[in-house]
Amino acid sequence: MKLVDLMATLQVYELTKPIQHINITGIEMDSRAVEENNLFICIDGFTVDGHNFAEQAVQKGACAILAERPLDVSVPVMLVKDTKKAMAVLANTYYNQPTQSLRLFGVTGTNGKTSVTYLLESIYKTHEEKTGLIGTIQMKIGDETREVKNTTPDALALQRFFKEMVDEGVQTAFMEVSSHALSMGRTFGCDYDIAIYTNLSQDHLDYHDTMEDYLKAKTLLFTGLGNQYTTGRPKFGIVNADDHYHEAFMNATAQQVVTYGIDSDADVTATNIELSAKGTSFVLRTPQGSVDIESSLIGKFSVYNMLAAATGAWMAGVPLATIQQAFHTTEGIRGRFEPVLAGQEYGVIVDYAHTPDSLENVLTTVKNFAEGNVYVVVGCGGDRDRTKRPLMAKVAVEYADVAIFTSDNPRTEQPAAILQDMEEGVDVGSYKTIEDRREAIGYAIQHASKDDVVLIAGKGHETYQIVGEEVKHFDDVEVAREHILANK
Ligand SMILES: CC(=O)N[C@H]1[C@@H](OP(=O)(O)OP(=O)(O)OC[C@H]2O[C@@H](n3ccc(=O)[nH]c3=O)[C@H](O)[C@@H]2O)O[C@H](CO)[C@@H](O)[C@@H]1O[C@H](C)C(=O)N[C@@H](C)C(=O)N[C@H](CCC(=O)O)C(=O)O
Ligand SMILES: Nc1ncnc2c1ncn2[C@@H]1O[C@H](COP(=O)(O)OP(=O)(O)OP(=O)(O)O)[C@@H](O)[C@H]1O
Ligand SMILES: N[C@H](CCC[C@H](N)C(=O)O)C(=O)O
Ligand SMILES: [Mg+2]
Repeated sequence: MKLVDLMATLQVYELTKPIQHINITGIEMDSRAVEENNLFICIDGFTVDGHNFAEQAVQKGACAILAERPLDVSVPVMLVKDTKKAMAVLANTYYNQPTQSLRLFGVTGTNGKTSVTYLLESIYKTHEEKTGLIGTIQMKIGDETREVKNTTPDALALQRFFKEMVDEGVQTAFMEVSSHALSMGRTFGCDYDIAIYTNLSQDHLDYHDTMEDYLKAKTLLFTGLGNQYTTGRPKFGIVNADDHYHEAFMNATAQQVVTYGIDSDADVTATNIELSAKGTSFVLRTPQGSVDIESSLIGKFSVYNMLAAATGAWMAGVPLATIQQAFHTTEGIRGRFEPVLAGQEYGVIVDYAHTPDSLENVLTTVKNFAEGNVYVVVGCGGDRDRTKRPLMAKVAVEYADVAIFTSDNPRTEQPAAILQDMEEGVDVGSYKTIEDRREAIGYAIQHASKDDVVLIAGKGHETYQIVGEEVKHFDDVEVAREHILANK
């Protein structure tokens, strides 16, 4: 592509050399991945400053540089105020605005994003459409999967993947939109058709200064719906009317917003809800009619997730009967209330609850169905919101009969210091601390007897533990299974 054509979409305030003759073969933000005739974008990151790698990028073949400050290199340097924002614009142009060729669902909220995107995927698969998915566990085109580093990738990776989706014939895509991505501008250029909001509760107060800032970042998804058609398809929002903050999302867009809820007077509701240890049933009521839903998903929070997905799909034109059929056959998602079954007489569940609210939801659900004692094994991530630690500890002690505090991903923090933060939320003697996660899981399993339930929370699908800079293999399901078998 001609660099001048690409740059026509961006306001540049200084250009050191002419660029008319330059054709680029790609855009890169990582000097290590630069190839011949790439445009290199310098990002001043949280860890290092990409401007310091401009020379290395030129050595590897970069033919032009986009930067925030002057650089002494042999190729043209174009200066902009904010390279992160510029990267989103350029990526979108370079990959030919891929999201305009897709029906794109964006899902935001503190909890339930992954769950809702998988439910939407199962609805659209039942509807026989080719689907794409981007989120915490993986990225997908149809059934082909790709590993991810972030819940919402950077703008380059994102638009590149959307372009692949379009090339592969994907019609509808589902994307988790994190508050980090919204506030860092990773998603500028995404042309959403449907924005879904699940809920907001405390998390990420290491990154966002206050809950208000966190809320503001989340509402950007709805602002991003714009106020006109760009795809020729109608755009709309879906919000959880039972959530305290839903009006902020309704007010953030000029588009129509449809509500779902259980306790409020919403457009789409669930009534006659029956929750059991085997699954959930309810009547899904819409202004266009009702259907009976039977699902193997567990807990009231799963009803909310099904309502969010159903409302979005129904508004987008999927028949209620298709939604009913999809929910009937949807299986659980990896690491989300996932049972570990190894022939034992007690229950073991692995779940990704890593916020006070999700831990409370999941423990309430377990408590409702457990005939014996409830054990919880839980820790908190390092280099993340410190203020949620005592709150998670409090929830664990309040709802479980036996609370065992352990390490999650300590990252660069001392595991003992994280545990101390947790312990500050509870009385001495109301919990047990076992720093080593394998031992902590072992302790709970050794002590569990018939009809008890052991909940292993916080890491869900993760198959690693991050200690310092090291990423070690660790899988809660695998470790739990080993202990169950060893204790038989
Ligand atoms: C705090 C944060 O968001 N960091 C993200 C950021 O990393 P960073 O700023 O540290 O990058 P950096 O290492 O300083 O590098 C700066 C620049 O120098 C370049 N570089 C670097 C080294 C080199 O040799 N050459 C070179 O060119 C890098 O490619 C980059 O362009 O940019 C990276 C690339 O896009 C992200 O992967 C990374 O996410 C890290 C892994 C992360 O943990 N992020 C979390 C906080 C996050 O974003 N979480 C949300 C989900 C939250 C939720 O679901 O609840 C998410 O969407 O994932
Ligand atoms: N609607 C919900 N409300 C509250 N808690 C939920 C809800 N859905 C799921 N949970 C709980 O939150 C955990 C994480 O769910 P999920 O992975 O769907 O959320 P997420 O928003 O994608 O999280 P992340 O921010 O890490 O990407 C689940 O394992 C469950 O314990
Ligand atoms: N997307 C969340 C995941 C947290 C998972 C938990 N296991 C942790 O490491 O804190 C985050 O990056 O904050
Ligand atoms: Mg997720």
